[in-house]
Amino acid sequence: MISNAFFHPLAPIPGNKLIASTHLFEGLFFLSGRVHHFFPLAHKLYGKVVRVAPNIVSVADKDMIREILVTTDYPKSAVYQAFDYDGHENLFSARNKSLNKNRRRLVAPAFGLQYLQSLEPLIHKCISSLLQEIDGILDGSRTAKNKTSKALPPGQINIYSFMIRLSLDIIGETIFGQSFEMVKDDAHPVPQQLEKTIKRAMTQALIPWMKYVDPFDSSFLDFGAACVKQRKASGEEGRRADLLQYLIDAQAKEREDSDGESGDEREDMVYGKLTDKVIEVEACVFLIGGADTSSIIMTFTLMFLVKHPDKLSKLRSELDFATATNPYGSLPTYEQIRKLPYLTGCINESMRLNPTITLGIPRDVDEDVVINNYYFPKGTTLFAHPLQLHLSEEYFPQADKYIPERWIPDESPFPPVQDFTYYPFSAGSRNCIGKNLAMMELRLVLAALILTYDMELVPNQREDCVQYLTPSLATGSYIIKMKRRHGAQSSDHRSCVSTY
Ligand code: HEM
Repeated sequence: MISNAFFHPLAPIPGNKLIASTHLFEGLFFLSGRVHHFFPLAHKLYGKVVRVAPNIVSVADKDMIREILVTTDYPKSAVYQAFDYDGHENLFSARNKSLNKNRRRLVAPAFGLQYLQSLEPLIHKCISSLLQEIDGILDGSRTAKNKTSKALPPGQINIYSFMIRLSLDIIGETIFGQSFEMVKDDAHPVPQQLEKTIKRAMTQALIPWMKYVDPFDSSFLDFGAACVKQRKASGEEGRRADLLQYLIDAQAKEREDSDGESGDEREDMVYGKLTDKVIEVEACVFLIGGADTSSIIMTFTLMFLVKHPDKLSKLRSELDFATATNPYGSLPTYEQIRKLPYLTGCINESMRLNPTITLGIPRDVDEDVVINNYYFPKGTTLFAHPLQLHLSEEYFPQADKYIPERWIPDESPFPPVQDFTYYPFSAGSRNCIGKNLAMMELRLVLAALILTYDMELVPNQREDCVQYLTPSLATGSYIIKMKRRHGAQSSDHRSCVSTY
């Protein structure tokens, strides 16, 4: 410990010598689920570059973050190994840059705006089901399914529980071609397996020998495998416009062009071939990447809006205007709301104040380097910490305030937001591949809820988060008072503009 604290090549970097001399504190902070409190405190005390463990440095400097994530684009840290499935690197976990590049090249078109359009009816279907459930609870014809929701007074809805269940259903529909029916029943086993898988991976990322205590459990992957098998077996009749179909079609094309697999699984993976295993694993990775992230951002945005009724009412006016010609009771189409500036501003501002990346984004230094006069030997892990930029007065005046107008040049009281100060979806070659799908989901869900219900704050609720991979509300609950808007018809009569 003394050697780590005083004689290590990273010893000159500011930080608490005791904390920096061992992995113990970092491990404890992570396992407590409260590590997101530790990093801001460390930066407040020691500045923009802080050593937090023997070989780990947290970086909150704008130019250095750009260098780490975008310019040099350092490889993902070895901690991502914990997210390999069954020994397979995947889109999210790959440290091997060429594997990731090949894999992204194959799946990227599935996240392009054109293909995403075909997913809109599937998202609408899930939203309709959500509105039906909320209506049912509000009019007393349905009982709340989640246990924290059951004891609520009339007119109050646990919106966090609904957002978690809705985003699982949306991922189920858009990736696997089947909703988990979590909004309706809250009973499917896969979401629980998913939670277990993420917790196991996070523990093993910190304590690698835990893999011997809590070995790989394939139940989560078995679901993906069954979906692929079932879809292939159902042939032309089973075709659906979803991401699984996209991957299966891409595989068929690859095989047709006689550019298919060699038969050697490892070799096929390195060259980015779409084997069945790859399809199964990547579909499950999308579930990990897309469920908890979208649900917490939707919840945070609604939380900000009910706390700022003036902003909520401004957003509603924008949405009412954009959808004024819709048939009575129909859901907004993506085309109608995609470019609405205030809706985008409300979401951006929510992800600025409460992004999912509060743990930092870890990258490994693969050769000795000097960045901004700091020397980092090969093997250093740099945690890029964009949250510190998001909350900095230097880049975001009145940084602690929810001001969606700052994202609209004509309305902003501040200078334009600078490039490389805002990273809700990370940046560089490993940015979020699901960004377009996420933004589509966020816009469609928030617009539907705001157009359909009056919402009001229920004061004095706990809002603290625990964070393993992504943040979640510690109580599993956020309650909002909701009432059907005057004139908005019941969802039983609701029809979608697009058909499904
Ligand atoms: C609001 C919702 C979302 C947010 C805030 C978000 C944020 C992020 C961030 C910050 C990263 C970088 C993580 C890192 O480097 O450790 C990332 C990566 C990733 N995201 Fe998302 N994400 C969202 C939704 C989605 C969706 C809907 C999907 C897929 C269906 C998805 C799939 C992925 C994948 C596969 C990666 C890894 C990409 C790579 O390393 O090449 N995400 N996301």
